[in-house]
Amino acid sequence: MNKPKIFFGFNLFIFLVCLFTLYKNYEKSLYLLNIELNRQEQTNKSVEELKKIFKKHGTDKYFHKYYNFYGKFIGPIRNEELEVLEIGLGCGMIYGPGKSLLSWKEFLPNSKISILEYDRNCALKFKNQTKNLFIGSQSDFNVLKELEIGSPFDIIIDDGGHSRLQQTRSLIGLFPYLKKGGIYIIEDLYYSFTQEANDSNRSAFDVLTKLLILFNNPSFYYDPVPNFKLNKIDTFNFDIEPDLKYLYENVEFIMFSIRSNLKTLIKSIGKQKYLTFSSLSNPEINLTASYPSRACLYVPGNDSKKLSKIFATNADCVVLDCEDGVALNKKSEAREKIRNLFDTDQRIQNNIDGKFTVRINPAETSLAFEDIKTIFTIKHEIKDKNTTSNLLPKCIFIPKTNNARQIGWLFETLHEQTKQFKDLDNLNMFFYMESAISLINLNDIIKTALSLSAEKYHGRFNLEGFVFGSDDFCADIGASRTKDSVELTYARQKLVTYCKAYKLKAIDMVYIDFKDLEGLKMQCEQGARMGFTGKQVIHPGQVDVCQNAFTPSQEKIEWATGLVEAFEYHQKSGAGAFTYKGQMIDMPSLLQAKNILKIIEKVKKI
Ligand SMILES: CCC(=O)SCCNC(=O)CCNC(=O)[C@H](O)C(C)(C)COP(=O)(O)OP(=O)(O)OC[C@H]1O[C@@H](n2cnc3c(N)ncnc32)[C@H](O)[C@@H]1OP(=O)(O)O
Ligand SMILES: O=CC(=O)O
Repeated sequence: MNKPKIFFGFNLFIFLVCLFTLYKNYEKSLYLLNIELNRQEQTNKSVEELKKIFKKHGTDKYFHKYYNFYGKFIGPIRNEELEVLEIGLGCGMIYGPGKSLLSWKEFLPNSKISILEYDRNCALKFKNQTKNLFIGSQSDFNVLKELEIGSPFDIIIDDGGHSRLQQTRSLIGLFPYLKKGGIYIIEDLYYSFTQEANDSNRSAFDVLTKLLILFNNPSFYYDPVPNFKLNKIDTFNFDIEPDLKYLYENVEFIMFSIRSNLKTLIKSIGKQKYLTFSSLSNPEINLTASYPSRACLYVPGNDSKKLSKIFATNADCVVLDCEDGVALNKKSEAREKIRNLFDTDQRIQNNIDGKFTVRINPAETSLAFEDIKTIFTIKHEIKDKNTTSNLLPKCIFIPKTNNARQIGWLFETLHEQTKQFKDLDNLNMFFYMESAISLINLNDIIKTALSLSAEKYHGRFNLEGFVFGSDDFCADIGASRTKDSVELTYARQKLVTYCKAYKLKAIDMVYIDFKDLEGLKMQCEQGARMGFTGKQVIHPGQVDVCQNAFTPSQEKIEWATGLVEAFEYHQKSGAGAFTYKGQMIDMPSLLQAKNILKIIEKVKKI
C-alpha cells in the first residue's frame, strides 16, 4: 500500500465529513434563524393587530399599551380554542363597560370568554356575550370557589378592582383553576402602591416578589423596562407561607404585568411606598423623558413670520404660544394658526415628540378653554382615519398653575374635549410655577397631577416637568430683578428640588435681554449648575448658547465615564468610598456621573 495515498485519502475523508457537518449545522442555523424570524414577525403582527383592536373598542388596555405584552404572549396562540377568564367588565370606567370583552372576542376568535364582575346590573347586560358570567367579589373566597365550574382556564386576566386584597385573593383563589402551562395576568399592579388600594398588608406585587425571591432565579423575571432589575436576592431567607406554597410549586414563570408606562407608575408611587420599591429595584431607573429639553424657544402663535422659522431652529423644544407672547385681540388668530400647522405641515407631524409644543392660557379661564377646544381637535380626521394620530400636539405647557383644583379642571377639560380621539394617550405636560402661592402649593400640585393621571385618566396625562415663570414670580412677590438673580435663589432651588424629587424636568427662567449673549451664558451656566434641565428662550439667537450650557462639557463626560468605571472596579473589591481625581467618591457621585452620561445619550439621539 502506498502510505501517502492512504494518508491523503484519510485526510480527504475527514475534510469531507467536516464540510458535511458544517453544511448541516449551517442548514440547522438557517432553519432556526428562520423560525426565530417567523416568530418575531408573528409577534409584531399580533402586537400591531391587537393595538388596533384595543383602540377600536376603546379599552384602557390601549392607553396602558398592554397590547405590547398581550400581543407577545397571547398572540402566538390566538387562534386556538382557549378558555379565558377576565375579572372586571370595566363597569365604572369613563369609557364604558365591556370594551375589553369585545376586544378579546375579536382577537381570540375561537376562544370562550368567561367574566367575573361585581356589579350585577352592569354584568347582566353582557350575559349573552360570555360563556360563563360569574357575579360577586373577586376577594371573596366563596365566590372564587364557584369559578371551578368554568375551569381549567388557559388564561386568567385580573383587570378587576386592583386593590391589594382583591389582587392577592384572586391570585391565591384562582391560580389552582389555571391549566398547566396557562397564563395568569394581573393588570395595573402599580395600583398596589396607591392610598386607596391600601386595604391589606400584602399586595399581589409583594406575593410575586416573594415568589421571585424564593425561586432565586433571574430567569423568572420578565424585565419590561431597561435598567429595572432586582437587586441581589440571595440574602433573603424565610419560610413559605401556606397559601403561597401552591403558587411556589406551580408557578413556572413570572412576568410583572405592570403598565408599560413605568414612568407614571413610579410617579404615582411618589415617596410614600418607595421603600418597598427600592428594596427591589435599581436606584437609577431611568425616568426622565427620552428627549432633552435644553432650550425651549417661545414663538408667538399669531406671528406667521416667526412661525415660518420653527423648522430651522435646532432648539430641543419649540413652544407655540397662546399666552403672554400674544395680545388679547390676537388670541383666536394664534389658536387658528397653531391648529393649522398641526393640520397641514408634514414636518410638524414627523417631529411631534416633545419638540413642537403649545402653551395655552391659564387653567380655569375661558381663554384656556378656547385654546384647548381649538387646538386639541382634529379637523382632518374623516379624511384619513389612519393618519390622525400625528395631528394632536403631544406636549402642552400650562401657565400659572397655582393650586391642585386647576389641575382637576385642566385634566377634565382636556379629557372631555379629546376623548373621541383615542390616539391622545400620554399627553406630556409642563406646569408653570410663577407665584408665591404656586411655590407653596408645589407638592400638592404635583401629587394631584400624578395621582389623578394614574388613577382617573389611566396615564393619559403625563406630568413632564415645571417651568419657572420668573418675571411673573418677581411681580407677585414684589422683588426687583438683578443681574445675578439673587432674589430668585430660594424659588429656583425649591423648584429644582421638588422636580427632582419626583423625577420631573425643571426649566429655568427667561433671559429677556436677548442681545446680551454673555449675560445669557452666565445665567444658563448658573441654572445648569443648580440642577435645571433646560431654559426658556425667546429669540433664535439664544438657542445655541443655551443648549451648549445645558450640554455637559467633554471634560465632564470624561470625568463621568472614568468615575463609573472606577466605581465598578472599587465595588468589586469591596470599597464603598474611594478617591477619584483627588475627590472622595461614593454612591451620590456615581448617580451624578450617570446623570451626565444619560443627558449625553439623549442629546446624541436627536
Ligand atoms: C417673560 C416671560 C414670557 O412669557 S416669555 C414668552 C412670551 N414671549 C414671546 O413669545 C416672545 C418671543 N420673541 C419674540 O417675539 C421676538 O424675539 C422679539 C423679542 C419680539 C424680538 O423680535 P425681533 O425684533 O423680530 O428680533 P430680531 O429682528 O432680532 O429677529 C431676527 C429674526 O428672527 C426672527 N425671530 C425673532 N424671534 C423669534 C422667535 N421667538 N421665533 C422665531 N423667529 C424669531 C425674526 O422674525 C427675525 O426674522 P427675519 O430675520 O426678519 O426673517
Ligand atoms: O412666563 C414666564 C415668566 O417669566 O413670567
